[in-house]
Amino acid sequence: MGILEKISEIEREIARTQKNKATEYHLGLLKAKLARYRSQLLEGPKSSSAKGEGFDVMKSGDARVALIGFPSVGKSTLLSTLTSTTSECASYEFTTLTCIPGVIQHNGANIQLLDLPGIIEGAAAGKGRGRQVIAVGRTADIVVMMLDAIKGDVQKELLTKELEAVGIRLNKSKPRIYFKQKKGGGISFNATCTLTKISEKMVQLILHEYKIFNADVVFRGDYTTDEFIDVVVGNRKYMPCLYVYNKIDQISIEEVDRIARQPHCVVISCNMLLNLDYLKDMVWNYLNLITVYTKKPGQKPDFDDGLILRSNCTVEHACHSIHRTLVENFKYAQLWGKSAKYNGQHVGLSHKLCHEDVVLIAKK
Ligand SMILES: Nc1nc2c(ncn2[C@@H]2O[C@H](COP(=O)(O)OP(=O)(O)OP(=O)(O)O)[C@@H](O)[C@H]2O)c(=O)[nH]1
Ligand SMILES: [K+]
Ligand SMILES: [Mg+2]
Repeated sequence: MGILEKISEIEREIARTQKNKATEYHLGLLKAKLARYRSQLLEGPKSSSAKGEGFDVMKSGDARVALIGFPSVGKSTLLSTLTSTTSECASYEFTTLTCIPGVIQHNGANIQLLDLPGIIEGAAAGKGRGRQVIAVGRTADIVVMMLDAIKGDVQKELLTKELEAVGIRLNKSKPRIYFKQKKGGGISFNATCTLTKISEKMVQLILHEYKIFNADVVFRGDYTTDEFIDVVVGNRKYMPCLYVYNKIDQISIEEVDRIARQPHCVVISCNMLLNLDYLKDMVWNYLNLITVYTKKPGQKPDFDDGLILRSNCTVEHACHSIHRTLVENFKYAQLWGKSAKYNGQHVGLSHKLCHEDVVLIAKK
């Protein structure tokens, strides 16, 4: 039996197994098996399908956004609208067959937007160009999952499942579970809080399924079996995702309102140019970007050409992005803006910067 068949057999068994106390361990074990086969499938021989022609696009700019969605939801229309690149748009499915990069200019940043072929159910298992699309998706800083507003929420659920199947976790953070394999000593298990979703026995069962008999495990939160499996398997990719519902010109205002209230959702219409500025702002926020302006002594800040940095970055990061040797000659920095206690505050390299701060770097 091939891995794909094994996977679908386990999926069927999970689907028909009732969820209750008696089946808890059986289900946990099935999930661990499923995760193991899936990672085997992904690690399998990197055939021609893993990397496709036209999918190796150079990273450029300050950040990268991947457009992922079913065929004909309007991905290419969005790229052609937000950037100066034209990607063919048409009413038939699979118009786009490769990866088409464009650049969104926003708040002084160059954000690379990748238009990709539509993906379909079964993409994770190799249907269509799914594997290539997902491989490119992994290289992005955020995913924009484009959805057809006319089709309701089904597309979102199906696509999330496809991405989950290849280890991509959307809008989730890495579970705070310490896990370290050892040479001997058995399995030591601890938790810093009460666990309601998993037991020590389940943890052991899962580890045995992975042939791990010696390890330290510490739960620092009330996590589920699936989350523990993620930690054991490793190589999960945790990515921010914006769900963008396009074609709202085709649905009622009540439906638009309902969708817009859901978390991480943005409603747009490419054809009617509705809400596209808000979309760009949301992309900027999800990318965690900030602009920091520089200033020379006795001069006005340079508001035309800001530094594009990540939130939580320090003065040291800012120095690096100005010049690679600047840190060696750094004496102190002077600050204006939100992160300064008072205007013109003197700070060191470890000071954390905020969006729209102005910084003057004094050299030795
Ligand atoms: N009503 C409406 N139609 C739209 C909108 N945006 C795009 N479309 C139409 O949707 C169809 C598909 O658009 P594309 O941009 O080719 O979609 P795609 O997601 O790139 O499709 P594939 O490359 O085939 O996966 C075209 O006929 C567009 O004109 C919109 O905001 N409203
Ligand atoms: K299309
Ligand atoms: Mg397209």
